[in-house]
Amino acid sequence: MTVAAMAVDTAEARRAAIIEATDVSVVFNGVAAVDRASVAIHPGRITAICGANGSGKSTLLKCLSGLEAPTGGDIRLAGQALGGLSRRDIARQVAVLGQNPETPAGLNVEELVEQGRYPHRPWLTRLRANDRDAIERAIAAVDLADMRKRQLASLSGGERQRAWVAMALAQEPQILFLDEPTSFLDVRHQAELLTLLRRLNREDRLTIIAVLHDLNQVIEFADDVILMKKGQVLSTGAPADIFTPQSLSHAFGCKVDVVAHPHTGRPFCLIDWVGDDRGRDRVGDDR
Ligand SMILES: Nc1ncnc2c1ncn2[C@@H]1O[C@H](COP(=O)(O)OP(=O)(O)OP(=O)(O)O)[C@@H](O)[C@H]1O
Repeated sequence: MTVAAMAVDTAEARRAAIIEATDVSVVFNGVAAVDRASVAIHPGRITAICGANGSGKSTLLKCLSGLEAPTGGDIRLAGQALGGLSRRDIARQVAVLGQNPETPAGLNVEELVEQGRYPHRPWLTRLRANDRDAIERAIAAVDLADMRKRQLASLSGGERQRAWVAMALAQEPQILFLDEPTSFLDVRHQAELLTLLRRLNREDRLTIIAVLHDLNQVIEFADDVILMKKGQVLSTGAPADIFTPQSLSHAFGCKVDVVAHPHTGRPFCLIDWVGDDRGRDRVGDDR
């Protein structure tokens, strides 16, 4: 590709981005948790943020969603400087489901989901018809209608996670951020949650950005990946392009193989157990 063509592509990519971060840094006590990260989030796509513990994923997610002000760099939401927008303006476009949200005492499912309407309602006013519609759609989307009067504290981890997702959906965001949404869920509930999120993405064009640890989930779930190490963005692109044995071994500091999945043909990551060769012996062993 010529230099001129690359410049056009970059300009087009920037125009298309719903969030564009340029040279974003966050420094805590003199150490960069995020180090000059530049990423573009495209509307209607699912982006996964991956990397080792402490690589800066949550901090980058907080910056992109407006929860954390970066110490340097520029972030634009639909072309507007994120730092110049009020919290309410941001919340009309962006919902965030953080890591292990604290369960508010004494609320039932419906009352939690109602909280999602706050950016759209004047302070201390009653719910209007459009609020009620949004709440009903959100509860139905996560299939919690039967549990709407249940206290949050009485729900299982998976049910409670769905209630949080419903609260985020009641916000009617264009962009949904999730930080490790599948942690604490069993495999079935992980699959159900990711299937729900993908349906919302495909049917409603909800833009999703999620921190995920499971590389094979990322391959199945995400359109794009941001791979991080020590606060820096190592690479961005489609999982099949970004996830190579070299890039993953470098990012995580352990040996990662990428093979073709026997059923889907898509890439499948195999992690070598550190200091243990049983994993390798079993690969391809069909005794
Ligand atoms: N408020 C803070 N004050 C000081 N240091 C912080 C703060 N928040 C994060 N850090 C540090 O910044 C680095 C990146 O943290 P971050 O939580 O973004 O990583 P992560 O990739 O999400 O990690 P994990 O996978 O363990 O959740 C870590 O070294 C962390 O200790």
